[in-house]
Amino acid sequence: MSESTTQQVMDIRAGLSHALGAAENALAAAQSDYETAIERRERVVQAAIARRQNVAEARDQRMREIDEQSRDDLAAFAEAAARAADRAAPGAAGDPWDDWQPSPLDTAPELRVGRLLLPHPEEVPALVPLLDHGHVVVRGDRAVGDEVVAGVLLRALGTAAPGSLSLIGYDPEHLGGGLARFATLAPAGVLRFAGPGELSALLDELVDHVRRINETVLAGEYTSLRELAAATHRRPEPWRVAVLLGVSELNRADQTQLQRLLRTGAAAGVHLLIQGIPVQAGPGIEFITAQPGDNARMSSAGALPVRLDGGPPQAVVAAACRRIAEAVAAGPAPVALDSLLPAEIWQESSAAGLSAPLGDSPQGVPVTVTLSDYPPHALIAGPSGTGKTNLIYAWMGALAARYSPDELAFYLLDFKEGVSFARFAPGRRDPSWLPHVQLVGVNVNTDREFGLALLRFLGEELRRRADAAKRYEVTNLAELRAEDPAGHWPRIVAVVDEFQVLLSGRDSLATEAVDLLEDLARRGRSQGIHLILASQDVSGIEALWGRPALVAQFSLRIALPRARRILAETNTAAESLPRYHALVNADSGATEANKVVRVPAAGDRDRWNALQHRLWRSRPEGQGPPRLFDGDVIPRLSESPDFGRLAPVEGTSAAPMVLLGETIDVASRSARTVLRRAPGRNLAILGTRTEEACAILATAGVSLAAQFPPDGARFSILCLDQDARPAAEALCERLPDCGLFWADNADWLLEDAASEASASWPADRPHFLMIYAADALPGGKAVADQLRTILRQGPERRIHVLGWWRGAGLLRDALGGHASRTDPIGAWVALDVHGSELAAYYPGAGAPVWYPRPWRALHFDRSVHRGTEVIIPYGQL
Ligand SMILES: Nc1ncnc2c1ncn2[C@@H]1O[C@H](COP(=O)(O)OP(=O)(O)OP(=O)(O)O)[C@@H](O)[C@H]1O
Repeated sequence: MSESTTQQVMDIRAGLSHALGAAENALAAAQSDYETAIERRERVVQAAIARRQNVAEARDQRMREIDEQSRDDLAAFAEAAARAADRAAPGAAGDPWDDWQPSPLDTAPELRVGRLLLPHPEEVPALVPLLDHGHVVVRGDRAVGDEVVAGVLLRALGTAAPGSLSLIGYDPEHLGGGLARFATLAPAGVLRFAGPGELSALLDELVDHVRRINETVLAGEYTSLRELAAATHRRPEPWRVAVLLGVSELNRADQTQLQRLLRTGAAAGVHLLIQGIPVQAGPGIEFITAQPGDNARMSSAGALPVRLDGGPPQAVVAAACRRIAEAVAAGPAPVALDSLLPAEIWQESSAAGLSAPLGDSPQGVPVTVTLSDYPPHALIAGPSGTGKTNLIYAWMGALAARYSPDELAFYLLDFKEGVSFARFAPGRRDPSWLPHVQLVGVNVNTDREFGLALLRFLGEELRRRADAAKRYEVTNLAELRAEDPAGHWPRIVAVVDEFQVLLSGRDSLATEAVDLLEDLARRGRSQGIHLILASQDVSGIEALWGRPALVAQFSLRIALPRARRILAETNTAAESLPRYHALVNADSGATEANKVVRVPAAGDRDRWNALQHRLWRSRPEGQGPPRLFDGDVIPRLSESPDFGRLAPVEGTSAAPMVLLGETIDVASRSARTVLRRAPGRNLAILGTRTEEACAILATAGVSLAAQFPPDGARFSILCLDQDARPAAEALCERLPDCGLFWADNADWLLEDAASEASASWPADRPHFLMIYAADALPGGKAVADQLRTILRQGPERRIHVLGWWRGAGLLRDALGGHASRTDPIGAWVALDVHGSELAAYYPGAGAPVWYPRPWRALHFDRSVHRGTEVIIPYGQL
């Protein structure tokens, strides 16, 4: 083979070998790729399987979570719904019947009718809103529906305050039988029935009522009574629930009226509870489809089934209705005094008058009462127990909170027994007082003189104001205050409860009182002096009726329930006033001016005290307590300001003053008699009452002693009555330089004193001869003559007799008998001695008017008095 062939073969071989090698390599690579691919596929398959498993697990997990979540959500929802339902229907709105009783609530709740059947065991009540929301229509099974109606009614009644809901039943099929279990409400006026033919009239009446509420109560200011109640915390009108049972078809007119009520009633507090009348769905109407078991439905629950509660047991209905009827018959719950108070105290000026609310009108609007130039004065009347005192308290509270003591001053007098005005003065338990009050007179029923004193005082004040007005050339208080801004010119309000006591009797006291009243009423109006006269008694008002000029000034009339003769004759509105209401009339009782007002309770001590303490803490600096005159309290000498001012005077010139008792006066004054060195300056106490005579002598002795240094005066006490002995001894103990004598040594004393009295010069110090039971003087004519000498001549020589004779005639005997002169007795105090017996000791024609009464005495001092004065002996010294 040629080299070239070989070469070629070798090349081919090499080529083949190379190709083979390459092919093998390719095969190996392909093989490897194949294996890799197989492996990858295997992995992918595995991964796919694993993934599918994971997804399935995740899905299962998620499904489980969703299941749990929805179970939790449902539970939470059911719980929340149950809680919300409990809140929406608390107490009597939702309580089960076996434990049910009325529990009035402040706002109208929803009412339970059954339970919602949720796929959850939580008990979720099914509620319907009625009062302040809408209407309820019950359809479906009649018997089950009857129980629903009864349940809704009872829950509505039990959650409303007694009297704030009234029911009207229309039940033509059963003639009220459907509502028979509520029948006990009828006598109290809570439930009334409309007869079978009266549906149209009933619907008309309700529509009319809605219109009236819209016009006069809501008056464009509120859109509903609910809104008004929320804003004012007052509900001026009761809810009216009309229960319309078992009617089939209505005529067109009725249908229209019904539609009106369904649309507009709820805002005006008129609600319908209907069973048996077809009603179209509309806003605010809840439909209950009554079915036994679990098949009932409610429109607000959608497709959710409802299990309705059974109706309330008869015993529960009866007990609740009885309680509500009793509460309604007992009258409305009192309104609190706070409702009359302003947000901030003492912001008003009284320059033009005094205005304050007295309570709310039936429409819930405050009724303001004004005292000013017109009307200037008020008459209040109401039989006992109708709330006259309470009304005065409420009025005073409303005024006192608005006007500061610089703007308003009260003078209060109560002629009734009791202490109704005492709360305004400091007492043992409560040291506060009403800062506006200047004077409180209580238990003055027998002390008419105190009323007269008040009128005299006010008369003086009237003169003072009139003089000031003249000086400033003004005509009324508003102008005076403008001209004299720095002056103190509060308006004065004088309240006299049971004022007729003051005017009763045909004596000079009554005459003077009426004259003063007339003057005050006529001229007080422009000088800011206002009178409020109150009486429970027709005769009280009649006492004024004879004085038309006087009555005409009292143009503000306030009548309490059943008050008579205070309004115009044809005005009988007070006859039908409910309890705790008053009729205010600022036009002398003319019917057109009637305003009915519901008066808050101001009698409650705690509430009153809260106000009084607030005002008291704010009182102007230096404002002292009012003068309290209590006719039942025996005054004490140690508390007498006049006694407190007595001090020893050196020297011989001052004339000593004898205090005798407290005068019945606006200021707390002591009655006094001055024992000057002049004829007749002796004092006689006349009457048989030992205790009072001793009390007066003790007051006299102690007050005299207070004016002398220890040896500045001589006291001799002669006691001729065993019963007076302890008092005489006690007095002697208290007097410096005191000699005590009895019947057996009376002659010594009198002989000695008579010779002193006959001396040519007055003694250098006074000698006070105090004789207890001077009519029992032993010793016959000689001693009697001595006493006469002392009485006649002693005072000029500074010997003064302060003697107690147990009768006016006995004193006359001591003076020398019937025809003797009485001028040695310059001053006297009469106890149980009739006025007629005192004529001899009383200058001028006639005798003083005096009807003795316990622990009161009549004082007369001819050197200073025009007339007598009644005094109250001091008890303890
Ligand atoms: N507006 C009221 N609200 C609540 N309770 C009242 C109201 N008015 C009066 N009362 C209560 O009625 C009772 C009688 O009232 P008050 O004493 O004011 O009558 P009165 O007419 O002054 O009777 P009297 O003349 O016999 O004293 C009191 O217990 C009082 O608390």
